[in-house]
Amino acid sequence: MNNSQIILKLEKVNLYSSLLAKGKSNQLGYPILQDISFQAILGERLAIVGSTGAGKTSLLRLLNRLDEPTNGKIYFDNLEYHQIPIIELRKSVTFLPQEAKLLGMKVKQTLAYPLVLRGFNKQKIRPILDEWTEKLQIPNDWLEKTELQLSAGQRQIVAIARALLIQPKLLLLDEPTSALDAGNANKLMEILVTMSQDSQTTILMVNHQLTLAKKFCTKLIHLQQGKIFADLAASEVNWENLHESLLKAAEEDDFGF
Ligand SMILES: Nc1ncnc2c1ncn2[C@@H]1O[C@H](COP(=O)(O)OP(=O)(O)OP(=O)(O)O)[C@@H](O)[C@H]1O
Repeated sequence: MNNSQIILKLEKVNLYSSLLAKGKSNQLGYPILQDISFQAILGERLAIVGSTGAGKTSLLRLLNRLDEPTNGKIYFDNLEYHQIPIIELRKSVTFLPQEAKLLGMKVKQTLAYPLVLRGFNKQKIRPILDEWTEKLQIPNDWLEKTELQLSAGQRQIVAIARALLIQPKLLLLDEPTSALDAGNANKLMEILVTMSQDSQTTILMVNHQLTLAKKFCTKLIHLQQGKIFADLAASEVNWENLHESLLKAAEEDDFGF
């Protein structure tokens, strides 16, 4: 594949709230995302930042087709999303939500599950599980546990491992470090950078922690009230100004309380 191949492209995408009410109303509700256009090339790492309610999760949900845009177009690997059977799209695009569930399975089974779905046999699954449990330093004694026996941070590490081990073409991560300590969060950033370089995975990560976003990204998308406020190469970002701008937006969201 050509290194500068565009893997993801959004053209004037809008999302209105009525769409989320499962067609109960034909009227447009309030805008959640407006006029969103950007693209990502193979192996690129995009940090999506913005204050609370800016539309970051809504954007990731559209990219995994959990919601449909009200209008505008999304292309994956040059095909319009609607042309791709959802089952095919899900093989290439993995979404890790903020609070991932381990489906009531033991850790061992939850890690193997996406590989079983892809038709891998036990012999093929074993070395992949060994590789990723080692990379994410998942101890053997977690493997027999269920999610109820894990802490929030441990659960997040397992959910991350499950998303990474299939090495999707496009990986969508919604605040993957929210329950991790600083050491694990930094380690994850290193793993993501290596993974995108080695296997050309394109990664979009929502993260409120700018120090982590800075370590991770090659490109930054700053959302503000559902619109793209900035779309910049990482080298062009003034991280101090960005920090100030996000603080100011958060203060304005306090409604004076
Ligand atoms: N199912 C829904 N129905 C209607 N409105 C929604 C729905 N989900 C989100 N919204 C609205 O869309 C806007 C964007 O929400 P979203 O969760 O995408 O923000 P976010 O940037 O991810 O915020 P946070 O940083 O708090 O996670 C908010 O105003 C929210 O109230």
